[in-house]
Amino acid sequence: MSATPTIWALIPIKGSGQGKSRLAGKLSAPERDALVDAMLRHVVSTADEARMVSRTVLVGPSRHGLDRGIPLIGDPGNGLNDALAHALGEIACAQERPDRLIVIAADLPCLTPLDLDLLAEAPHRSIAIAPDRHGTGTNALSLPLPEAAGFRFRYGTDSAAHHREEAERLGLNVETILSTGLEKDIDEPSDLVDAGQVYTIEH
Ligand SMILES: Nc1nc2c(ncn2[C@@H]2O[C@H](COP(=O)(O)OP(=O)(O)OP(=O)(O)O)[C@@H](O)[C@H]2O)c(=O)[nH]1
Ligand SMILES: O=C(O)[C@H](O)COP(=O)(O)O
Repeated sequence: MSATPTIWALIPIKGSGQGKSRLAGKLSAPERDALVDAMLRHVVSTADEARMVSRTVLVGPSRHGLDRGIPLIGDPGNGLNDALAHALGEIACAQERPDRLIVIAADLPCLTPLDLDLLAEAPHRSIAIAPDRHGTGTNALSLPLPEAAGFRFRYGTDSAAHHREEAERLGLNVETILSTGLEKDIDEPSDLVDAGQVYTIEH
C-alpha cells in the first residue's frame, strides 16, 4: 500500500420514485423524491469535503440530476446486495483501484466529513462497520482492498452482525464506529425529525 492510501466512497441509490417507501404514510411521492435527492446531495457533498476521500462513485439506475462528472455504476436490478456486489467487483478490478472503499448509505442527513475520515482511517486489514441507531442495521462499511474484494454484502435483517461474520470469514479484524452522523438514517416516519438538517417539510 502507498504511504497515503487512496480512499473512495461508494453510495448506493435507488431509482427516482423508488426510495423511502416506508415514509409513504407520511410524505407524498414528490416529497419523498425531494427528500431522497436532498439527502443524496448532502452525502455526496460531505464525501467531497472529507479530507481522506478522493473519489465518490454512485451505484444505481441514475444520478438523480447530479453532475455528470460523478461516476455511475449501473444497477443489475436485483436489490441492494447485488448492486453493491456488482460495484465492488468493478472497483476492485479497476486499474486505479483504491486501497479502501467506504460504502455509505444515501440517507444520512447528519453525516459529517469527520465521520467519513473516521471510516477511512480504519487500521490495515480491518473492516469498519457503522451501525444504525438500533445497533442492528448497517449505515456504512469501510473495506480494505484487495483484502475485502470478496466481501459478501448482507444488507437486510441484522446486517451489522452478518457483516461482522463476513469480516471474520475473510480473516479481517472488525472496528465498530459509533457517531451521531453515521447512526441517524431516515427509515421510518419517527426518524424524520433528523431530516430537518437537509430538508424542510411544508404543509
Ligand atoms: N443501487 C441501489 N441502491 C439501493 C437499493 N436498495 C436500497 N438502496 C439504497 O441503499 C440505501 C439504504 O436503503 P434503505 O435505507 O432501505 O432506503 P430505501 O430503500 O430508500 O427505503 P425503503 O424504500 O423505505 O426501504 C439507500 O441509499 C438506498 O437508496 C437497490 O436495490 N439498488
Ligand atoms: O441492512 C440494513 O441495514 C438495511 O437493509 C438497510 O438499512 P435500513 O435499515 O436503513 O433499511
